[in-house]
Amino acid sequence: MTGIDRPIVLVGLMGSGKSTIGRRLANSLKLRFVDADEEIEKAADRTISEIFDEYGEKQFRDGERRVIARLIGKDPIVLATGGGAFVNDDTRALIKRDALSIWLDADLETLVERVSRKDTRPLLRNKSPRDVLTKLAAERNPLYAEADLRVTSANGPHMATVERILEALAQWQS
Ligand SMILES: Nc1ncnc2c1ncn2[C@@H]1O[C@H](COP(=O)(O)OP(=O)(O)OP(=O)(O)O)[C@@H](O)[C@H]1O
Ligand SMILES: O=C(O)C1=C[C@@H](O)[C@@H](O)[C@H](O)C1
Ligand SMILES: [Mg+2]
Repeated sequence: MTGIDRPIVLVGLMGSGKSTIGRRLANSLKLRFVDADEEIEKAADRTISEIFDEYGEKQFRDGERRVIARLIGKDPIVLATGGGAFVNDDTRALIKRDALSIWLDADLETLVERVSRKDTRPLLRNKSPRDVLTKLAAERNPLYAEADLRVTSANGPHMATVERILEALAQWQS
């Protein structure tokens, strides 16, 4: 596929697949892949958990906004955001203006199962992932719904989700 003239930005809840699907999507489109969470970790020389512990969530969100602003508006890339990025009004406005946004959506059971594989997410630490994700889905889904495209990130081969995204992109371009 050709003709993508702006960054493709993946948004959605923790575990929806922004990082893993994003990397494969970038490969398929021959675009550079960037993960905003990783960029924030590099810039701060700390893990996301350490940033939350040392500086708090508000500082993390400020850093996230700056990193995403720096990455958007350059070459077309595939950008995986952190789950909360599109919730920030400024970041969402920027993404909506300068990028093509895709909401990767998955049902609650799927998300709960996926996030249980790693315990690196500060918002889930010492909490019930099901309760946190239920609350976040209620708060955030109306905002994720403002993305240009919505694609279901169902379990199965990752490439099946990538294919669905490619189809959605082709339709959007036509
Ligand atoms: N569409 C999919 N099909 C199968 N497995 C998936 C799919 N999407 C994600 N996964 C798996 O779910 C887990 C979480 O995915 P990933 O880390 O990409 O989520 P994320 O949206 O980047 O989360 P976070 O917001 O916390 O960074 C990984 O183990 C990944 O392999
Ligand atoms: O959903 C969220 O608010 C978060 C998701 C992760 O990608 C990280 O950005 C961080 O753990 C916060
Ligand atoms: Mg991720």
